[in-house]
Amino acid sequence: MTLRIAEIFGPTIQGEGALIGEPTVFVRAGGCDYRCSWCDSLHAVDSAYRHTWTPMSDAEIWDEVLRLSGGQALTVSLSGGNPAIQDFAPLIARGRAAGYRFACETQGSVSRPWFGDLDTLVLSPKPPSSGESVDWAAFAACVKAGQTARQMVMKIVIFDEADYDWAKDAHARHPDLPLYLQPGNPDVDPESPVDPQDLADRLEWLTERAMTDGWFTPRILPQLHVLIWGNKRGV
Ligand SMILES: C[S@@+](CC[C@H](N)C(=O)[O-])C[C@H]1O[C@@H](n2cnc3c(N)ncnc32)[C@H](O)[C@@H]1O
Ligand SMILES: Nc1nc2[nH]cc(C(=O)O)c2c(=O)[nH]1
Ligand code: SF4
Ligand SMILES: [Mg+2]
Repeated sequence: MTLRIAEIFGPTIQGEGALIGEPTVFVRAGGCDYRCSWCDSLHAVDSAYRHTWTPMSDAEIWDEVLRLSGGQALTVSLSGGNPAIQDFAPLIARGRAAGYRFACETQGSVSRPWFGDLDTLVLSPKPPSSGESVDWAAFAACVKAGQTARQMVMKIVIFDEADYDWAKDAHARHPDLPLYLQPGNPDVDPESPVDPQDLADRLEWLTERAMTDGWFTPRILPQLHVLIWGNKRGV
């Protein structure tokens, strides 16, 4: 059995959400059941890039994680694309037996039994600006599957007022999930630089929006890796 892998990179720091700053090796799976208008990882989503994805066995992925981490147990983040459309159970079992921790980023459209074996499950339902719409029954199945994960959180990207209002509704549906908000990056072309002032302005807007609203539940964070490296891949 092989998995479609777009890239494996690191160690770097986790740039987003609950594990921000954590030394991490990323395993980015190829293929996604969504097409978010602002996706920053199209090279792992669009089938035009399919020829760049490598079929890899669990053992081959694991060897690469070992090589990149120098054999030091750290956190492996499964991202994509949507990693949940493939079976990562054997890789997680292998890595955990060696003392590594596993996180997974997924939109919550497809649930997997292995969600329960993770250290951190990040569910990132998509707001209106994405152009996608959430199947809340499928999302609830993901929450159920993740019940035995050590930690499970919700992370929502916010571009505008409609996304902000939507995030409140999403939180009300799953109030027990710790909530993280991050401003959207509108500029995702890997060839073009990001505008740091624009990103700062978006973070300021989101922070002030929540504070003046008296909504003190979410943690609000930038994409740290974008501030450091812009849209560069493999960091
Ligand atoms: C590329 S996705 C891959 C995992 C999964 N498909 C998902 O969306 O959760 C990883 C994270 O990046 C976020 N993301 C994608 N494009 C973004 C953008 N333009 N600005 C801010 N966050 C973005 C997603 O919302 C998700 O939380
Ligand atoms: N440093 C770093 N942090 C990240 N957090 C989430 C990422 C992702 O694309 O899933 C990501 C990424 O690609 N790089
Ligand atoms: S669900 Fe994630 S990987 Fe898929 S298109 Fe949306 S942001 Fe990109
Ligand atoms: Mg990313």
